[in-house]
Order: sequence, then structure tokens, then C-alpha cells
Amino acid sequence: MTNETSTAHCSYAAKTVAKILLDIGAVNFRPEEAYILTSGWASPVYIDCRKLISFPRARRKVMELAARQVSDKAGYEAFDAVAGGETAGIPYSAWLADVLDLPMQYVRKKPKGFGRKARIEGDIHEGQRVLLVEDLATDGASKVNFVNAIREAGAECRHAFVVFFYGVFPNALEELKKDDIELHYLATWADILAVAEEGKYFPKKAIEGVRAFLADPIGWSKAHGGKHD
Ligand SMILES: O=P(O)(O)OC[C@H]1O[C@H](OP(=O)(O)OP(=O)(O)O)[C@H](O)[C@@H]1O
Ligand SMILES: O=C(O)c1cc(=O)[nH]c(=O)[nH]1
Repeated sequence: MTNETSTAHCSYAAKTVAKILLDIGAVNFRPEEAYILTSGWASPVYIDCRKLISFPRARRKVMELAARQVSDKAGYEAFDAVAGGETAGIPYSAWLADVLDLPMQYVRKKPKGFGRKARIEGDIHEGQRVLLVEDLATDGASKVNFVNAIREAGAECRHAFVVFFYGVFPNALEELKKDDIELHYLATWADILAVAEEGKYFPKKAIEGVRAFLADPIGWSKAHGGKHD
């Protein structure tokens, strides 16, 4: 595949996924009352990718795009298994494993306090090449936790896939790279804003509020009680 074909596909995928997320009501703008994200950042925006589980045609489309994206970026036959991060990543990993015809596992955030005390459920082997799958990434910190659990189990994990990546927190991709993790994603906030503006999904004022956050997420977080370093 040429670079141009791959770029055209990324752009088509970004627009399609942004439109799907807007159409199913997964995109929440709330500049007047900040959301505090898992990572501690305050944000006027929140994407509820979990909603996709209830929309079968939309989720099938997203998974087709995902399968193509990871094959283009990481390579055909680059993986031996697909692992979902608890909780939201689990259904996505099941669907993607199905499309890619690969075994599936899932990774717990913490070991269970009893039984096998395992963090990986499913069959995992020494040297197996595992793709971590999650719903979304903000600054990516949770990905490192899941990847470490996969590596501690003896498998290899150098790639993570998310449907949605914030694409606003500085150095998120570079920080993951330091841990030898390449993040693949279909859409970002820039894609959502472009489609939302064009399709007039939200009042102009809400879009402007979101733009202020995207231009300075750290300053916005600090001013609204979230973390800022
Ligand atoms: O830290 P990042 O890598 O940027 O990603 C943000 C994480 O926060 C959310 O999960 P949450 O911890 O709320 O758990 P859940 O999946 O159990 O809902 C989301 O599903 C991502 O996994
Ligand atoms: O970081 C999070 O917790 C988070 C952000 C977001 O936009 N959506 C979500 O489900 N979780």
C-alpha cells in the first residue's frame, strides 16, 4: 500500500469515527462543570466510547476501520493475540480479535486478591505478540500499566490500539514511545471538532469553550481544579 492510500484511509477513518461518535451521543461538552478524568486532568469534554456497544452497525464499521488501521501501521500478521484493558477495552478487544481472527485475552487493572491472583485472563504464552486494545487514551498512562502486566506474563507488547485519542496532552505519544509502546488510533478531538462544526452538532459557544481547552489543556485543567503537571 502506498503512503497516499494509507493517509487517505486514516482521514476517511477519522471522519467516519468522529461522525459515529457524534451521532450515537457519545460526545459530551460541558465547559461550565469540568469532568475530572482518570488521569486527574480537568476537562470540559468527555467521550463515552462505551456507548458503541449498543450500536451494532456502528461498532462493526469501527472495528473494520480498526483492523485496517492496525494492519497498515503495524503490519499484516504482526500479532498473535489481542488483549483488552479492563473494563472498557474488553468488548473492543473481543470484536477486533474476531475481525483479525486472533485469540483474545483481557488484562485486569489490578490482580485479583484471591484465586490465581492473575492479571491476564485467557491463554497467554511466552513470546506471544500481543496487541493491547482500549476504548480511548487521554495522556496514555493507563496503557503503560496494562502493557507492563502483559510483559510480566512473558508476552511481547509493543503496540496499543484505541478508537479515540485525545491528542491534546503534550508528549503523550512520545512518553509511550519511551516505554516502547506505539499508539494507534482512529480519531482525535481535532476530528470531532471539525465534524461537529461542519454538521452544526453543538451551539457555537460550546465549540468555542472546547477550543479554549484544546488550545491550552494544562492551563484549562489548572483553572478548573484538575492536575497541571
Ligand atoms: O489513562 P489513559 O491511557 O489516557 O486512558 C484513559 C482510561 O480511562 C478510562 O478508563 P477507566 O479507568 O475510567 O476505567 P473503565 O474502563 O473501567 O471504565 C478509559 O477507558 C481509559 O482506559
Ligand atoms: O480519562 C478518562 O477517564 C476518560 C475520558 C473520556 O473522555 N472518556 C472516558 O470514558 N474516560
